[in-house]
Amino acid sequence: MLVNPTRGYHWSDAETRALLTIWGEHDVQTALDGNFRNSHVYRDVAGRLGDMGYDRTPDQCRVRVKSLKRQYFQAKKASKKNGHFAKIFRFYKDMERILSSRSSAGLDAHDMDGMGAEGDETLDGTEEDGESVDQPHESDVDAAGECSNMEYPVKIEYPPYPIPVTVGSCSNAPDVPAKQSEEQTSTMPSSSGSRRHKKRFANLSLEKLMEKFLEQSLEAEENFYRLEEQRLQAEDLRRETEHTREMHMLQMLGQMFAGLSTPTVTSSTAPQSTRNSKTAPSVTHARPYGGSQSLQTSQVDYANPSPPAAPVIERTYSLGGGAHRSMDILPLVKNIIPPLTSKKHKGQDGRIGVIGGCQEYTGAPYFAAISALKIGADLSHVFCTKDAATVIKSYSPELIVHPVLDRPNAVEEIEKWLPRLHCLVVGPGLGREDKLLNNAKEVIEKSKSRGIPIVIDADGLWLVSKEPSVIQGYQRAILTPNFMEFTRLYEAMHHQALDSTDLRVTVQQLSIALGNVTLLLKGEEDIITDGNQVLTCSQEGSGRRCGGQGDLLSGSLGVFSHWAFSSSLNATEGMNPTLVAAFGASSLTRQCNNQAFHKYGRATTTTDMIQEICAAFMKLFET
Ligand SMILES: NC(=O)C1=CN([C@@H]2O[C@H](COP(=O)(O)OP(=O)(O)OC[C@H]3O[C@@H](n4cnc5c(N)ncnc54)[C@H](O)[C@@H]3O)[C@@H](O)[C@H]2O)[C@@H](O)CC1
Ligand SMILES: Nc1ncnc2c1ncn2[C@@H]1O[C@H](COP(=O)(O)OP(=O)(O)OP(=O)(O)O)[C@@H](O)[C@H]1O
Repeated sequence: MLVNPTRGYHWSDAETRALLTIWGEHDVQTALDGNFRNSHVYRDVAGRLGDMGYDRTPDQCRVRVKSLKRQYFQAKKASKKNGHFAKIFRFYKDMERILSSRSSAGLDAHDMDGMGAEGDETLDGTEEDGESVDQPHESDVDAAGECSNMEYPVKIEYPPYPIPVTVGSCSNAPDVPAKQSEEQTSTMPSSSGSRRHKKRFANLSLEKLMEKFLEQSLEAEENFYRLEEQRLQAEDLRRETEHTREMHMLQMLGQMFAGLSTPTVTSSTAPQSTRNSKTAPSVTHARPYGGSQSLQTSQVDYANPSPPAAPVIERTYSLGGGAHRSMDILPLVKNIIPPLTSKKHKGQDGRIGVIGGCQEYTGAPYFAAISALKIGADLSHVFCTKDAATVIKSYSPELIVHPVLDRPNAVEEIEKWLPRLHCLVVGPGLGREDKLLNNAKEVIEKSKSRGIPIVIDADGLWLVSKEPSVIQGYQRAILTPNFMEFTRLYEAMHHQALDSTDLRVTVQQLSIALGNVTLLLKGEEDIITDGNQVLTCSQEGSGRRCGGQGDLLSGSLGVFSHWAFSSSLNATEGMNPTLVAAFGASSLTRQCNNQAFHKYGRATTTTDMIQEICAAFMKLFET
């Protein structure tokens, strides 16, 4: 169940306990120890928290753990003085258990020694150097006062002078009247002054003091998390801006190269201009690349398809033929493939959901979901109708099958799983019943609001051709039409018959009309575009076209998409992750087809191709 659908700065006790349970696990502690960079570990922690229904970013987890460690050490230090402070930090025992077993395991003996190895956050806040047990400085213990969440009023040895309180910072202290506090902030108390203040404190009841102290502690902690949240948001914005800037640079570079070589679009636009004189093509206008594209789609005249507004930066990659520029992009696909290490837990390399499977079609969702697993996803879910579920389960015990798609509360049922999914594949074997299409549509909307990458295939494309707005402008979507599906989509968007003279151009036009959604048109050569760049994949396949090959493609694309979106900009060398993912899935599917055909010839089926996934994957990406 989704306990915390919004990411607020406030952590509930239950959420904090869940975090501590995960963070305290041996594999997490081992992974944190000795790792200079730990962002991947906190990604994992956030993922596991997601599995428990709590939606938190890795950064939020890291900051929370850091704060808990600080509070723990403050409480521990104070308890040495009066023996009671352990009681005022609610999570003391949990922390004590984790940190003591950590030090007894010798994981961080050096950290326990002192502050020298303290793992402070770096300036950009995204990484923390090798995790340490953050023991606070002496002064922190007294002044920072982060021992929040006091449960019991206990006797506290206050310093002989009031501690200044700064609202909005992380520091806390027993409450004193504001004016008095101001006075004291500037000067250290003289001995006579301290006597006077002692007397004043003596007049206040201990409970009252404790109450005030608690209130201020909580307020300061909330302020701290509010500020931290703002910092993280600013950081996200900075990264996005940086990404857009890099994309613009690439676009400019592309234009420079296009100016040097013959633009591929020019030749293809000629027949179009004779067909429709109103839309005489021009390939000279620059078009910015990136997130703002979706805003521009409202200006697109779908009835009169305009030519691509930017010159096509075409990169043709073919392993089979003589062109070896494929070597340019295969490394990018290799870059996004996560390494298999013993530090990982189940789920990290991909939790994929397939929406599809009805009475008629049980094979398609099975092919998609099992392909996702065999490519390297850890968990593969199928959300199908009740009568399809038993059949699909009987094909494979490895799939997690939910018989919910035709329930009245189908959307609610599927939405519960969305926080745990890395990518959604919508359409294989979905059928065209209105009720099911409507449910799929609502699930797409929910997934979009969560930023989940979505692959749309088969009947999912039927839905898009009826209601393009369902996916328009969502640039984490990839549509994988075959020729028929492409024609339907094109005609729905442009309200005129498809001219297939130059498919590269028409695919690009459709992508632009859809708000730069990435398209992968399957065929003799697969054409992949996000409206800005066009890739073609002509990896050698075979002449065998049995049903289900497209499902292998969409299932594997689900996994590649997750990997591509979780990779750094460096890994994809600034290329749109959807393009890298689509190229990976396309080459793999064709390679499977080729290998299976060598063994079975005309008798090749999709099941034979799925058997080839392991060898094809190794051949393409692991050599
Ligand atoms: N074993 C299974 O359960 C399978 C189920 N499938 C499902 O079947 C449903 C309908 O899929 P369809 O693909 O039949 O969709 P459509 O009902 O839209 O049919 C498309 C038609 O176009 C034809 N076609 C394909 N490429 C063409 C080309 N280049 N030129 C001319 N004609 C072309 C095909 O022969 C097919 O008859 C989907 O839900 C799909 O997922 C398919 O995935 C195949 C396997
Ligand atoms: N003429 C061709 N030559 C080589 N490979 C092809 C050819 N046509 C399609 N393919 C490859 O076959 C795979 C599936 O494409 P296909 O057109 O069969 O999809 P589909 O019709 O949607 O499949 P499905 O039967 O699953 O619905 C793609 O990877 C594509 O690259």
